[in-house]
Amino acid sequence: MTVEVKKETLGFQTEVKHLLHLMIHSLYSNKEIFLRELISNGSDAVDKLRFEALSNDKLYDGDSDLKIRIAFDKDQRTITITDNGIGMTRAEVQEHIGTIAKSGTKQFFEALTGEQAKDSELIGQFGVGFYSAFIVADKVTLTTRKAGSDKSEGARWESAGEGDYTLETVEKAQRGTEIVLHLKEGEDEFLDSYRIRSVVRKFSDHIALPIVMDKEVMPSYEDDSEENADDTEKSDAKPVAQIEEETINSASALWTKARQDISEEDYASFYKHVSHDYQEPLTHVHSKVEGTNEYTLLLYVPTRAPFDMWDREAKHGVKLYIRKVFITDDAEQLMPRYLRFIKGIIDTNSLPLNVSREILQQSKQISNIKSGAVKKVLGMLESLAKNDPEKYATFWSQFGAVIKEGPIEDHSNKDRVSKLLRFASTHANTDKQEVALEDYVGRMKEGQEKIYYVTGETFSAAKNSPHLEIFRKKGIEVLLLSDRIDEWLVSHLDEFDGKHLESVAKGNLDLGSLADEEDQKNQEEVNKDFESVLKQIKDVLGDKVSEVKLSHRLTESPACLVADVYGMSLNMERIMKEAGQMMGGMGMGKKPIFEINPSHPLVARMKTEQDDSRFADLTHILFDQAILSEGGQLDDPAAFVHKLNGLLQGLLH
Ligand SMILES: Nc1ncnc2c1ncn2[C@@H]1O[C@H](COP(=O)(O)OP(=O)(O)OP(=O)(O)O)[C@@H](O)[C@H]1O
Repeated sequence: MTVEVKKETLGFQTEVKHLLHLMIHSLYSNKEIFLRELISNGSDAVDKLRFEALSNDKLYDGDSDLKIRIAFDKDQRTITITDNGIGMTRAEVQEHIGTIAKSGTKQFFEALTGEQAKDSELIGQFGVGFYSAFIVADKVTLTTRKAGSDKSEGARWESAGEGDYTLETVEKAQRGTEIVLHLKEGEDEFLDSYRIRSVVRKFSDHIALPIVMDKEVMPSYEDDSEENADDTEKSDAKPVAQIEEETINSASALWTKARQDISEEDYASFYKHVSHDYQEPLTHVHSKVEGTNEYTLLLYVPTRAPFDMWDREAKHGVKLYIRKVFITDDAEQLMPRYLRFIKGIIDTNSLPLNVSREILQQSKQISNIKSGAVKKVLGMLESLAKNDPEKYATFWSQFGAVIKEGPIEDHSNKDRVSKLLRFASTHANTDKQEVALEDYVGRMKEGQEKIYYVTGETFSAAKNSPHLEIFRKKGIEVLLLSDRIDEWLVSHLDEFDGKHLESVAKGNLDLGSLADEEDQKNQEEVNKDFESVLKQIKDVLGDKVSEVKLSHRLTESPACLVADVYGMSLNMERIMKEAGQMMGGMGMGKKPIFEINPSHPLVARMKTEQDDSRFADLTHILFDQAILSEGGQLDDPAAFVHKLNGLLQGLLH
């Protein structure tokens, strides 16, 4: 292997330049966070080393006293943050520091508005990481060496945070990473031991790793004078200050303390440390479980959804510790996907420290811990919903669409998750998702046996669906579903509290005892009346539809399309089609049923229409309208416009 010694100058990825610029300008009032970010990175690096060393303790190379050191130099105007963690190779430096390889980056840049206040919030949500050094520094020098590599294989990265950085191979005696911040003009407040200590305490007090600073201590006079009682020469000499290392944080793992000894601030600052989030958490659960499986968990719900929530590659937010030693943050099996936004730690005593990743994957204990942890999280969400509906609404607006994956993914907790769901409905008729299924059931009409819903591509498509007409007329509440996941959700959630969930746009509408007897009698007569019209319409539409029927659900619109009761809803077909899972047209599902409203004047007019071609035009127009009013797209919009205009022109004569 050739070691690249030459110093090279490399350009930042465009996104990095952009991020740096934004950060320097928008985080100015919060500049002390650079310390938290760099300490968090150092602590992660130490965690990684500790884990690797479990199977290869040579990596410690005689130094297992893991810590982060902070020092400052008033003359040079520098702050130095050093860790003896895992370190990086030259290639890793180039990969991690100089590019943003994070998931969610694209979404982040798309979300930026150019408005400072909003963007600074977004930056916080995205996570500022290493680059936050440039909030206070106009030059940053990072020197690092990977644990286990040779002294000659250190790498030095240096940049002024503008367009480029340099990278060279250097000698480095100790493994780990040293970051020197050359402070900008006017940032001298950080060249102060008291200031640094107070920031560290504020942000990083309860991380399990010691953060040390040097302290000057005066030698004690008494000891001196006794020992050197006869030595008159020495007793006159001025005492020389000695340097002692002092740990400036509590360095106790927060989760091991009793709940009553932990303040809300402590919880919040620990959250920011584990999650690398910038905002306060929404809520948390801290619990110690005893028994055959012993573990402690401290889990949080963030206030805002991360940018990578929909990214399959996204990092998992729950870190696994075994007896306070970090093992992995890649333990997919610790939280199900529908709770992937949960951040925090689970620390167990029930597994051996030298457990391998493969064993973890199959471990029964881990799956028991997971199911216990999921119950705790559900409990936390239940009590949030009960005790703080406003916060729960915030939670739902951020994570509701993910929670809706719950009943699909997690059968054993289906009932509990179902109670956490919130929907929009015709009750408030707004797009706010705030109706719990329990609320819906509580408002059900006498004689109502089912929970009705309609799905649509957008909220307004759902809200304005013609299928709702009879329900609005009778004052029956219908859930308005327009999130992508809703179609899958309702296909897995067929009942709640013993009540069947039923689409208002599928199959034969059965209103049960809600239907008026008189209506039913009338319908039979009307049916006879329209028999030949129905047949004629079917002839015109051919195999575009499976059947033409008189509608019981329309009161205002002339016609609508209804999916087969066992088939996919038309909205679902559209979603599948977009996702490329269907070959052309409505190929996969059954053809829809075309329902017409006999009390609509246009439909009534068809009964007397003598001109076959006008009848056909009218039929096609009603059919296309029905597609449009569902939010669908016409195969041949020009033909629709042409036919419609033909009829409209009739009005001119
Ligand atoms: N002190 C360090 N020791 C070893 N590796 C480090 C250190 N600091 C940063 N890194 C590496 O650089 C990467 C990028 O760091 P950065 O702080 O920008 O983002 P991050 O920590 O991954 O994400 P976040 O925004 O959540 O902090 C880290 O993931 C890590 O691999």
